[in-house]
Amino acid sequence: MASGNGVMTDQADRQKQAVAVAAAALVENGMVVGLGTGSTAAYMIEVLGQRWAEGLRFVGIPTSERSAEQARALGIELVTFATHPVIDLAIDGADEVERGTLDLIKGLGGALFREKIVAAAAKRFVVVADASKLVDHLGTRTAVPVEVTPFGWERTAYQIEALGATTVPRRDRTGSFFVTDGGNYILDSNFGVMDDPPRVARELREVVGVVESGFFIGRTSEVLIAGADGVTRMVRS
Ligand SMILES: O=C(CO)[C@H](O)[C@H](O)COP(=O)(O)O
Repeated sequence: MASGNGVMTDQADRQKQAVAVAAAALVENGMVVGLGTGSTAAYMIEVLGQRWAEGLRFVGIPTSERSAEQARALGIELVTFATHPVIDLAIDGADEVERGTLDLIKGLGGALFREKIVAAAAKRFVVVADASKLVDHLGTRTAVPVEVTPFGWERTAYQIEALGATTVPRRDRTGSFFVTDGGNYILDSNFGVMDDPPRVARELREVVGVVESGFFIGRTSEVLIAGADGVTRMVRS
């Protein structure tokens, strides 16, 4: 018999799959598509692989080595910003989605820097998430992942703490520092529930040693949220 947690996981997985199908349906022939990272994005890439096998043709720009590997294995053609500096549609997951603004916290999967470059290059940025990610205020469920340079990371952590956070350097399964695709570290920075995330995002940007934060402020075009009643579309006003 499945445990309580197992049931929750199955339900969340079904929701992620439902929203992945809805998002993959937005991709049309000839598009340049940003391919997100994380378990929801992985389902979406899988569906795009099926559509590719059925004859859909587009090019992808991946947000991580992981997503690149998955897409390549499915035969999806990948390109870079060198030839395709503008993305038609980027689809990615999120760790928190703020109901009122559709601002996000991203980066629990460690790909926030590439994800942000891809989102910033996209004419349309669609976020896919299960209902558990919706919050009234950012900081409710998760700390903010902040990508920092390895040199001087302790000083950078000190500066982030001076902004009111507690920081924990992210580790991998072996206990070593987690290293991003860009060769940097991540400080999971807990600011608690925030009244003014844009201000915190701006303050983080000023800290020397910060490469990027997991705040995605004002970037979301729309969110597809999967809940018990199916997929709901929320559009930024
Ligand atoms: O930001 C991310 C990776 O850096 C992911 O999009 C985010 O962590 C959501 O992942 P999942 O779909 O597995 O819940």
